[in-house]
Amino acid sequence: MATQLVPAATILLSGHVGVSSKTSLGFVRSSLSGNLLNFSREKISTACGRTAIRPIVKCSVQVAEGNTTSVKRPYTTTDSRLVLEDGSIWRGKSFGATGTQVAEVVFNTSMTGYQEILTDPSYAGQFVVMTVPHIGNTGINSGDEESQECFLGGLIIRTLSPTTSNWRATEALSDYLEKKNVMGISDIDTRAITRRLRQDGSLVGVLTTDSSLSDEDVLQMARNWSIVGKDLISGVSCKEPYEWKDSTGEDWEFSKAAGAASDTFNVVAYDFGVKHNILRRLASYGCKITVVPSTWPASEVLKLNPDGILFSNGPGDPSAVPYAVETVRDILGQVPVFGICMGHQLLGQALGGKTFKMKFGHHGGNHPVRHLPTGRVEISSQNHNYAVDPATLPEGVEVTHINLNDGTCAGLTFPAMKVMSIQYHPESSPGPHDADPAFYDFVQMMKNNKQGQS
Ligand SMILES: NC(=O)CC[C@H](N)C(=O)O
Repeated sequence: MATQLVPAATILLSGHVGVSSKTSLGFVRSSLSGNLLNFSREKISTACGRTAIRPIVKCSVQVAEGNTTSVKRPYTTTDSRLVLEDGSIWRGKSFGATGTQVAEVVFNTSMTGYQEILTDPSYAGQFVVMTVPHIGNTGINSGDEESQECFLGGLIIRTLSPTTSNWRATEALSDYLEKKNVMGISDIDTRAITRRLRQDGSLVGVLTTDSSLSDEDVLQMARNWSIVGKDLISGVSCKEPYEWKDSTGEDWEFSKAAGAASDTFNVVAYDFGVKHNILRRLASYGCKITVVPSTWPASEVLKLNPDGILFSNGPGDPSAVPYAVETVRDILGQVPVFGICMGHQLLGQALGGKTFKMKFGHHGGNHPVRHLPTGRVEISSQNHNYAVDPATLPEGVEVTHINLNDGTCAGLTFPAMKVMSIQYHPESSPGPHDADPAFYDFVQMMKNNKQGQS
């Protein structure tokens, strides 16, 4: 091992700690400890003349004996490209997997929860631009996964945290993405991309680390691809039915679930790309859950004599999966049903309505939704690019919720058919848990239905 001098300014930038009067000049001598980065604190003068305490980063780099540098020559500051279908090219640094990937680019405004986003199967076919500029600092832990895989196309971020600092973390984000074969690109002007997407709408892009591909080749690849009309559900759904038992932990005990759990309800959950916390919340509300693949026939599901059926969230264009709409239609009216996100869009179609593609969709953790019957406003987590057009719904179907940012339909009910659905995510906890009572409402619908039958 040898000691290496590392420019302090570089360390400070990558450590996301601002400018320190002491260490912005000169070099920091790294130790031989083998730890990548160590923090300490010091007094600094801020731009406005005040004094503040900021952490500073000291860097220790392992360098093998006789090998003075591990940096590849010629030096490059970028080794990955994102090419959008509008012809713009964004150069940055690769992390996670390498290769070439095409997907639709969407932006997510959540301040936290990158791991839940990475493992939400509804992002299949999409690159997620995180608008929060610093990603990776809390690492990865096994408790926050929303599914076992990362189905999204890739992750586009401003800055990748060089350190992982969380007591639950077992792994660094870049190692995890490499293992999951998901590409990431950092050092991208995510604000500029977000503004472009807000103005022009979602765009298809290609992410590549392959320097043998010309910009023109990559651009053509982006222009030849579309997410519209593709069945992405079949790529993420389970292959065989299974029982789900796990429930949420004590951090969710504030909710009505504890009281509702006195009865047991048999629920069949259609897996269109189901997020695990949906299943955990249902289990906490006293449901015994059987998860079935997206293609499981309605007749087989009804043979299980369920008290209720869940139609889960899922990726892609809801109008591209007529087989799933058919299944939902075969079930309508027979048992209480609850649709979440893709499930809501499938229910809307099964009831006779149509879905449409939104300009750039809703992806974030603070979308206000109004429950029209009560006027109650929920702060919700959302992830969708399509919506149900209420004007196309038949009489009897009521819009129960609207998104207050743009007035789009965020929930439906059709009491005669025992249907309820919401376009957003009651299982998420982006801070508030305002939408959790939706599970309670589903349980009440099953309870009332059971009592009506007896
Ligand atoms: N989260 C979801 O279920 C998303 C539904 C659908 N893929 C959409 O983008 O609208």
